[in-house]
Formats: sequence, C-alpha cells, structure tokens
Amino acid sequence: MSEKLLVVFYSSTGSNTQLARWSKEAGEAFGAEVRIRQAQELAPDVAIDSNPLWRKNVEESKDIPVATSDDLLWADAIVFSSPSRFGVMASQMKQFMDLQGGLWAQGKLANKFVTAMSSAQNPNGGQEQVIQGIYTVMQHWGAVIVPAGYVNVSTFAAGGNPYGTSATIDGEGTMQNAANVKAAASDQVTRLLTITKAYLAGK
Ligand SMILES: Cc1cc2nc3c(=O)[nH]c(=O)nc-3n(C[C@H](O)[C@H](O)[C@H](O)COP(=O)(O)O)c2cc1C
Repeated sequence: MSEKLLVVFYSSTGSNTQLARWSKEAGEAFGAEVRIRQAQELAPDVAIDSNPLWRKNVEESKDIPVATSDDLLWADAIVFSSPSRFGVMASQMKQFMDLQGGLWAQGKLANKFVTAMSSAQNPNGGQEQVIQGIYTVMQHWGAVIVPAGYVNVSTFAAGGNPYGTSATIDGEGTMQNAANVKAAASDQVTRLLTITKAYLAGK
C-alpha cells in the first residue's frame, strides 16, 4: 500500500505553487499517492487584480482543488507551504487550519507526519518563523514533525534552513537559486515519506 501524501499550500504570486508542485513530483517519484491542494483564497478580486503576478497565479492554479478536512483525514503525511506575511504564515493557510477544530477535538488529526516550507522576498524575511509557526500548530494536532535537518547536502545549497526549505523571491517574483531550492524541497519530501513508510510498515 502506498503512502498518502497531501501537499497543502497558499500562494499569491506563484512561488509556493511552485514549491508545492515540486513536492508533488517528489512524492510521485517516491511512489506515494499524492493530493495537491490550495488553501481557499480570502482576498478580494480588487486586491488580486492589483498585482498581475497574483492574477496570473490564480489563473494558472485553477486546476488545483481547494483543501478540505477530508484531505487531512485521508493523508498519512502532509507538506505545508506558505509565504511569509510579516513573519507569520498567510492568513489563508491559518484559516484552513482554524477550520479544523472539529477534527482536532475528535483526535482525528493526530499522528500525521508533517513537514513545512516557506518563502519571503528577503533571505531572512520570516521563512524560519513561518515554518516554526506551522510546526507549533502541528504540535497541537499531535503530528510527528519531520524537519529538513542537515541530513541532505541540498539543504546547504538552498540556504541552510534545517526547519524546512526556504525560498527567496525577488521583486519581480523570480525565485532565487531555484534549482537548489527544488533539490532541497524534493529531498525534504523524500525524507518525510521515507520516515512515514517505515512507521506504516511497523504498525
Ligand atoms: C502582506 C505581505 C507581507 C509580507 N511580508 C514580508 C516580510 O515581512 N518579509 C519579506 O521578506 N517578504 C514579505 N512579503 C513578501 C512575500 O513573502 C513574498 O511575496 C512571497 O513569499 C512570495 O510567495 P508567493 O509567490 O507564493 O505568493 C510579504 C508580502 C505580503 C503581501
């Protein structure tokens, strides 16, 4: 039986969409069954239309369903990916988490294997804090957190964040050092699934 991997992201201008798509690819390469899902957009059209990159990302990610509680129930392992918003996760991602109080109260979110990724405009624009914020919620859910650590050389080339892959996005929306970030994200997902698989085999 293959591992069930859920990739949940929020993205305005496409960078976390890209991290999520790379995560999906890595999950499929591992042999997992993968669902990719996005947090429900909360911003009004007037805000989205104020930034052509934002509208472009909305159009280009239309095929990706909105994340639901059922996706969480289904998953053995989860990748979360959110941009930095003043050093915390995007409100859209937090809203998705906040909607899970019912499942949490029933103990149905416990024992999921999770890891997280993030992006910001600056190399130190809050990526570490965003990932730690996601991990804080995961501790409340009783998840098993699988950080990137320093176990793959790709982590160093991507900027050396042991909490999870971090991307830096310039003012034009271009991801810096993208090939190395892709490699780190892929290795992070492979590590998540390797540990999930070992746990499921021993159950
Ligand atoms: C409201 C808001 C707050 C932000 N705060 C920061 C910040 O404090 N530091 C930073 O480097 N980037 C900040 N950014 C930039 C975003 O993190 C960056 O655009 C995002 O990571 C790109 O990811 P996306 O393409 O998936 O939307 C902010 C962006 C917005 C819209």
